[in-house]
Amino acid sequence: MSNLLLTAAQMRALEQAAIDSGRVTGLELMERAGVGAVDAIFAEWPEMAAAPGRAVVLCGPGNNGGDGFVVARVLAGKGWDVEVFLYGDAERLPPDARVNYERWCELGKVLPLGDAPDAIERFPDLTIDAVFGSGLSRPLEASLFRTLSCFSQQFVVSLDAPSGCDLDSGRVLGEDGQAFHPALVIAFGHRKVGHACGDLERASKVVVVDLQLSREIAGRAGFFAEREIVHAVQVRALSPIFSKRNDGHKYDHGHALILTGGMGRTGAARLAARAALRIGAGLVTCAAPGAAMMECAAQLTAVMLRRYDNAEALAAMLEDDRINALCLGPGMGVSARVSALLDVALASGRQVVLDADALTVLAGRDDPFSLLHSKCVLTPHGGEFARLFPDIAARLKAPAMSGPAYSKVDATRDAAARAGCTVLFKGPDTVIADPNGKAAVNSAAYDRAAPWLATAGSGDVLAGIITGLLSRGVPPYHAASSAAWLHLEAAFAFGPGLIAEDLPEALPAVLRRLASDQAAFEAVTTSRPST
Ligand SMILES: NC(=O)C1=CN([C@@H]2O[C@H](COP(=O)(O)OP(=O)(O)OC[C@H]3O[C@@H](n4cnc5c(N)ncnc54)[C@H](OP(=O)(O)O)[C@@H]3O)[C@@H](O)[C@H]2O)[C@@H](O)CC1
Ligand SMILES: [K+]
Repeated sequence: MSNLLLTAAQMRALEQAAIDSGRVTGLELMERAGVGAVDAIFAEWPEMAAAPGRAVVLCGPGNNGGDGFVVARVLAGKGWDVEVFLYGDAERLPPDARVNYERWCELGKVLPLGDAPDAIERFPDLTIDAVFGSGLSRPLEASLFRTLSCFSQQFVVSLDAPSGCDLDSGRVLGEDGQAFHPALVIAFGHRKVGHACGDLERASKVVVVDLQLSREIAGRAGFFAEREIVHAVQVRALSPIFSKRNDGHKYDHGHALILTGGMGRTGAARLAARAALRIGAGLVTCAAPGAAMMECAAQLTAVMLRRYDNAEALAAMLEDDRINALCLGPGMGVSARVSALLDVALASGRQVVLDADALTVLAGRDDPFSLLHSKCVLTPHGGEFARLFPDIAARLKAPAMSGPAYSKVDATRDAAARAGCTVLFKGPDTVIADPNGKAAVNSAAYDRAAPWLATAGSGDVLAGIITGLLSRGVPPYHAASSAAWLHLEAAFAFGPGLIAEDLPEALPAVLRRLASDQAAFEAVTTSRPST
């Protein structure tokens, strides 16, 4: 499956290019969408394929409604008893939807959507939401939402979008955000950005129906500029950056320096250090204030330990140019001392991960971004993001009244451009962006939901993985996005009951699996006959 996440406009551009190629018509694409949707429903619930039942199809005034008419016809052809309702005026349907409306009218009736709640008394086995897809432009009318809410039963399927939800942002339009809550969303062509971020509790699963647009559009790979594209993060195979060369020396794999807080506050940095080591940094050193040295010494083995008491001591330590990545923030506290350390770290020009308290210190400055540079990575959660970028956060938080709505991807891109460095905005939908507009989402939703990852110290481990990858020479944006993916995979590898200490220890299993995927990939590509 492609890991592109498109906006509605990009999807329309792809569809239009396919149509302009002359190899497919809009009507054929609609047929592929409707037929593919029924296949996807039967794949999800095979018992429905075996025993036709009753279906209600709720159609809207645009092409999403057109897809609904196709689904109605295909289901009826398979022996289903189908009732169809339309929101709006059939005379004003766009041409392809109108054709499918008329095709359906040869098989059955179309009643006004306001009558749909009566159909519930006939106990439908399946409800199709084809009211709005990528063309949603404003909030749902209250009466429409009331009608749709009558259908909140188990087997509700939304075509392309849960109606009421904006596909560019995943946000529900309106003051009080009301949208459909389906069991299954069937995305047409590609996942959209809104399938991976925003209000992710809307649905329990998203599947993609391939509209086979690539068959129609030659050279589609370069269709969009890199900075316009959003990717779903996916580390597919063990890249050379995660494995170590046989002939390598430990310094070839970098030296990460993690600063700890004072006595009783060193755990967060130690977690980050352990993660940096597990992801393959050649050397990892925790630097601790004198009072915290004993505490750290009692806990650390493979991670080395050095003392620093102030910014001058850190500057002296950084005269060793083998130290190539720093992590500041976890457990450090918020103080003038930490602010001075931040200045030294940033002035050193090293790769720097700023997390937790370091972000709060930064946000307290008159000009938080003046010292940042392209080798920095900021890893804010929602609260830290709002302190650092209050206007951007306010825009994201304000109710979305029209589509396409401002998304978490837009917000993270704006933040990265302002900060001049990579920003990883945490959440169940973690977004990573660089100052040039590159963006990716690591979505912990649907089949990748890992609620047990929300545990104390989990963020410190993420900061450590990023620092470790930076020290290995992975560029900041890729380090941050790969780390987000690896962090979530480590949580899956361990499973429920996870505490933050388990995350670094779960990384080797993730790396082993990537290595075996790589071996399988190489076996396939080397055995494939050349054409
Ligand atoms: N293009 C293709 O080839 C293919 C497209 N496909 C399908 O098409 C879908 C996109 O179709 P679409 O662009 O017609 O948009 P859609 O979501 O049906 O609705 C637009 C209509 O709703 C109206 N409207 C909006 N918000 C409203 C509100 N709150 N309350 C009331 N009305 C509101 C809006 O009115 P307007 O904003 O113009 O006033 C307009 O009339 C896409 O998701 C996929 O399912 C597939 O078949 C594959 C091939
Ligand atoms: K829909």
